[in-house]
Amino acid sequence: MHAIVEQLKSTVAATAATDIRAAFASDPKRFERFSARMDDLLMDYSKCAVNDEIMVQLEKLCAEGGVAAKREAMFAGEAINFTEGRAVLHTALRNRANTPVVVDGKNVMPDVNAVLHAMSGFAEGVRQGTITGSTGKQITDVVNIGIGGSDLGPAMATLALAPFHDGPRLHFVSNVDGAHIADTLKLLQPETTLFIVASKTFTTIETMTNAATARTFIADALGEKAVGDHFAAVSTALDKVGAFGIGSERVFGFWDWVGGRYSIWSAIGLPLMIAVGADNFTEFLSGAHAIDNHFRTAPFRENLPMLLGAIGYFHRNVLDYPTRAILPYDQRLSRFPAYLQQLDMESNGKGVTLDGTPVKGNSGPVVWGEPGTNGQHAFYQLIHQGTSVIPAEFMIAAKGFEPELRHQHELLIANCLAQSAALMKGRTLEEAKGQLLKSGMDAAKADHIAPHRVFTGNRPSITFVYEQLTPFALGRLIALYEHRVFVEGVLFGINSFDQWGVELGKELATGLLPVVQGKAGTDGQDASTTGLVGALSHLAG
Ligand SMILES: O=P(O)(O)OC[C@H]1O[C@](O)(CO)[C@@H](O)[C@@H]1O
Repeated sequence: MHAIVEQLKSTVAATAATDIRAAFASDPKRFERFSARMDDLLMDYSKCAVNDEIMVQLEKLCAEGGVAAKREAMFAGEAINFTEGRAVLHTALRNRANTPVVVDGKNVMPDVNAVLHAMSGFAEGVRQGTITGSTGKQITDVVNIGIGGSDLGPAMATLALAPFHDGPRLHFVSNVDGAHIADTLKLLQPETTLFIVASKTFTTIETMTNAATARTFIADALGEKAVGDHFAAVSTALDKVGAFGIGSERVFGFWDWVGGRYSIWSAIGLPLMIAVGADNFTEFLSGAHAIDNHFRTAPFRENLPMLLGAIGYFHRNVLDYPTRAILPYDQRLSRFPAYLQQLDMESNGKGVTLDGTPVKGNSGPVVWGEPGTNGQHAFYQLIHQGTSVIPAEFMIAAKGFEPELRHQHELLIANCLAQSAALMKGRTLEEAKGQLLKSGMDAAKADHIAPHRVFTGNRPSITFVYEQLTPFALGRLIALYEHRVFVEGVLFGINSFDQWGVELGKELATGLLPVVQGKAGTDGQDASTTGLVGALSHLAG
C-alpha cells in the first residue's frame, strides 16, 4: 500500500497530471475516458488531476488494500466492526432481493421484513387517519425527537423528497438546547401531534431530555392516559423503551448491526415513510439496493463508489488536500452536506489503524458544504482563489419538479456547470490583463489590478448528474456515498464503524452537570473550565 502511494506521488510529479486544463486541451475524449455511469447517474471525474497511469495505480491500490474482500465480508455479515464486535449490515435493510443474510447463524431478512411491514402499517394508519390522537382527531404534525443518525437521515431525506410529501407535516427536534423543542412546540396542538422518539441506544441524553419535555406537553394538555396515543419509538433497546411507557405496537426495532449514521434505511426512516408513504420509501430502499449490486459487481473503471473512494483517497493522501466541499445544486439537498459530515467524519475521522498503530499519512478529510447557488455568494471566493485546494463535489438533476419554473432550473444548471469549468480552467494573468485592457482600462492600472483577477485553475471537482431527485435517486445517492466512505476507510486501514471519539466529551458533560447546577464544586476541574463555570453562573445571576 505504502509503496503504491509513493508511486502515485511520483507519477503525479513526473506526468504533470495536475495540469487539468492542459489535459483537456490535449485530449478531446477526456470526458468519455474519465466519467462513468450507472443508468441515468453519471459521475464526471475528468476535472480531477488523474490520467490513465494514475487510474491504473488507484485500481492497484484498491486491489492491494483488499477493498473487494472487505466489501464481501461486510455484505456477508462478518463482524468487521471489531471494536464493538458487530456486523455492519445496513445493506440488509434495503436488500430488496430478499436473499438470506446470516448473522450469528440466523437469517435476518424475516425480521427486517417484519419491521418494514409494521412500519408501513403504522405509517399508512397515521397518513390515512385510522391511527389518531387520543381525542380521535387526525394527526397533522409528527415530531421526530432524535440526534445524530437518529435525526440527520430522516431530516435530510424528508426535505429532499418534498415533492413526494403528502402526509402530515414533519418536524425534527435534536438539540438539547430547550430553544429547539420550545420553538417547535409553539407551532403545535397536542391533540393532533405525534412524537417519534428515535434513539438506537435509548440513552442519549439530548433525546431522552427532549422526549420528557414532549411527554409533559401531552400529559399537561390531554392527561397522562393520552401519552400512549401520541408517542411512538424507534430503537434497538426495546427494554428501555418499555420503561418510557410506549405500547409495544408502537415500537419499531432495529439491530446492533445497523450503525446510527447508516440507519436511515431502518425504522429510523419511519418519519420519512409517514411523510412520503410506504411505496415511495420502498423506492428509496430500491435505489440503495441498486447501488449495492453495482458496488459488488461493476469493474473498477465503471464502479461509482470505488471511483469516488479511490479519488477521495487520492485527494487526501496523495495530494494532501485537507477538506472536501459537497455542493448540491438542489435546494432540497440543503441538509445533504450535514448528513455527509456525520457519515464521513464519524466514520473516517480516526487516528489509529486496525492494529491500533497510528494512521500513516491522513485519514478522512473535513467534509463541509452548502447548496449552490447560495454558496457561490458566500465561500466560493476561497474555493476559487484561496491558498488551499478544495476538491468540490457537485450534484445536479436534469429536471426539477416545477415545470413552470424551468427557466430557473436552467439557470441552476448553468451555474453548476460554470463553477466546475471555472475551477478547472481558471484565468491566467495575460487573460485577466487582456480583459481589463479591452474594458478600456489603461495599461498601468491593468498591470496593477490584473493579479487580483487571476484564477489559478486546475482545481479539482467531481460532478454527479441524474435525471431527477426521486426517492430511488436519493436512495442511490446516499448509498453511493456510504460505500465511498467504506472504500476510503479500507484504504486508510481504519475501522469506519465505531465512534469512540464522541465518548470523552459525553463523559465529561455528565460529570460537569452537577457543577453547572451548583450541586458540586469545581475541585478537580482545570482552571479554564473553573473560570468558565464561574463566569456563566455569575452572568446567570
Ligand atoms: O441513536 P442514538 O443512540 O440516540 O445515538 C445518536 C447518535 O449519537 C452517536 O452515538 C454519537 O454520539 C451517533 O453515532 C448516533 O447517531
